Amino acid sequence: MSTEAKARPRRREMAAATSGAGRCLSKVGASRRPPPARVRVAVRLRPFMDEATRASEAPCVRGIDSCSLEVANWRKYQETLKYQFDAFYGEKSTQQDIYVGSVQPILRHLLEGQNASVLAYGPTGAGKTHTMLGSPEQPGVIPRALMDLLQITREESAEGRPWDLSVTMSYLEIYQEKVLDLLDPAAGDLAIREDCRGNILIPGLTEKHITTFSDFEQHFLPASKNRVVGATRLNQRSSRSHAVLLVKVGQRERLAPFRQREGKLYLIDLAGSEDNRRTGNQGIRLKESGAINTSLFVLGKVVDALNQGLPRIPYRDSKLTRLLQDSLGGSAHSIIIANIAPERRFYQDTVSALNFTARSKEVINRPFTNESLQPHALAPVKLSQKELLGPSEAKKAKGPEEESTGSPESIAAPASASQKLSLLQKLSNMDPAMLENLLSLDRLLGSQGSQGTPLLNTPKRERMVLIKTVEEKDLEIERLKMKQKELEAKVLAQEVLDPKEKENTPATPQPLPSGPGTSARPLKRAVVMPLQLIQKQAESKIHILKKGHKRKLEPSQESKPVEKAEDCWELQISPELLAHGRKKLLDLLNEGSARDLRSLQLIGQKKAQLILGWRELHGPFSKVEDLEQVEGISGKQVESFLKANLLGLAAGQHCGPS
Ligand SMILES: Nc1ncnc2c1ncn2[C@@H]1O[C@H](COP(=O)(O)OP(=O)(O)OP(=O)(O)O)[C@@H](O)[C@H]1O
Repeated sequence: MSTEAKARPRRREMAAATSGAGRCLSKVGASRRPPPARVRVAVRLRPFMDEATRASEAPCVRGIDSCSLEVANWRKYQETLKYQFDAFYGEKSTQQDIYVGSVQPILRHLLEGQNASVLAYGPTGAGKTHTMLGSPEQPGVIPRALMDLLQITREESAEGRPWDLSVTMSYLEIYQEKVLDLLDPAAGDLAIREDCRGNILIPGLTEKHITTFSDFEQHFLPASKNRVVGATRLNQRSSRSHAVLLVKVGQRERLAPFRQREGKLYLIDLAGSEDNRRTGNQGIRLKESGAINTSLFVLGKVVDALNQGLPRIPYRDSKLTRLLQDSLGGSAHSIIIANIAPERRFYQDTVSALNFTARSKEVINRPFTNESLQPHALAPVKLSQKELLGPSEAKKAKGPEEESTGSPESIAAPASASQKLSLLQKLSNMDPAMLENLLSLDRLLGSQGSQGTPLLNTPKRERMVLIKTVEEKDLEIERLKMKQKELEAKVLAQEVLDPKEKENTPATPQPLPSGPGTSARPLKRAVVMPLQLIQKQAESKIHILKKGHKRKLEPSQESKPVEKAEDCWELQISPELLAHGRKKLLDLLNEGSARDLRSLQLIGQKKAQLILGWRELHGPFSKVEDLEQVEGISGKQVESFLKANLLGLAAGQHCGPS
């Protein structure tokens, strides 16, 4: 069906509404002041922009009903934020739904001589231009409103009707607080004036008479090309200005008393609210962004003041609000369509856009979606009680059955409280990168036979307890190696003394006999062999070498500081293991989601977003060091990042991109 054909029923609907309004108007009389109108707010959630993102992540917003929606609360993942609006349009809503539901009803006020405005608000890339302009296949608010208005004016001013109607259009942009005529770009910055009746005018602004939709297109399409757009990290064709289409509907009464009326309609595609840490704006883009954000901030203050009925409305604080002074608040009818996006990278923008436009908001105590937003993606990792306690405390918390289960760790007795304290003090002086590396080694040992030991993201104190366990394990390994040598020497000596026994000894390790009278030999195999194996595997890849002692002066109760020896450590990792770690890290940086990136050491929400933004704009990183090119990440940070992550990844402690 053609757009023209689709528009026909709408015209009939609107014609009914407007002629009703016309009759109503004659009863009301010109002198009666209509009640002040509140600024209405509708929210439109656009769909995911690509199937891959839709498949890999859950939306961070979901609709509840036709007026409310909820957003995951990433600070408290067991809560959601519920927002209430005049209308909510979900991702499946069509251009027709938005137009008929929220825009068409206010157009009839133009024929009553009142002003109206429709503003598309929202973060950059969330669908404002799509909502206002759309495409030839999916025309937005502007073409639909123009078609209806032109049709109505033709019908209402037909011969024999009491009023003669005419329509004019002007098209301007507010760019860096300058008012520029898009129908006459050479005109320069235009002034905004107010006449004695409080009407806002722009002297010198081009006004074109239009009677048909093709008249409109003839002026509008070339003028749209004059609009300032530019590429940012988040939108290749980002609108850098507020585009304002002004449509005036004039009416002249054909018979006495020959009254005249004029209704103004502003259709505004606002520039996107921008978080410059994410857009990566610099230079001119940053300056543009400053102007955009300032005028949007003032718009927010104006809407708040209007909706709260405050005596002073700060219209004059920006060109945009000054222009809208007679069309926003008072007797004007306004609707803000807040456009939001479902992707997680838009989360902060979505919440700010909703907070900007929200009439009411409440916190609901229930998870957003069980299956979609995994807790660790939304909040710092929540650990089980056992993990939080750390190995020694966890052991205390274990039940009797668990406690009786023997494990290699259970051989190493926990240190006494005073020993523990001194170890902790010693460890707290260690280089953090060294701590990380030791942790990785701990994990490696854990994965190669001993009980897995927690964990990334544990508090520092807990990490220290873990590292203490690693140190204890190292000592235990040393002790057992010595013991093994001793036992082997004893066995050799025994074999020399009793060669017969050698013949009776099985060549391969046998299961432990369960009965009484077990000799020490099978026990030697059961304990020593696995430890040897662990040691061998770890040794082939990673060496932690004690380089010697560093002497350090420490304050003491006596007058003189006491000289203390401190162990110095050096880590040696095989080049293949390092290369493997680097490759894994690079894959994660290039393919990982925000959640994957956040699971890396030293990468939080902000850095993950910066990396994603950079990747989107520049494509994949060719080497890990390219991270330095990401705005907000310094060379030093890249160095620490490498130190903190390489070993863990090389040792296989991190899975690939999800
Ligand atoms: N409801 C929707 N359905 C399908 N595609 C959409 C929808 N909303 C937006 N898009 C698409 O998303 C992309 C970004 O939208 P758009 O340019 O309208 O964003 P914007 O908010 O105007 O951005 P900016 O402020 O940077 O100009 C476009 O490719 C657009 O076609």
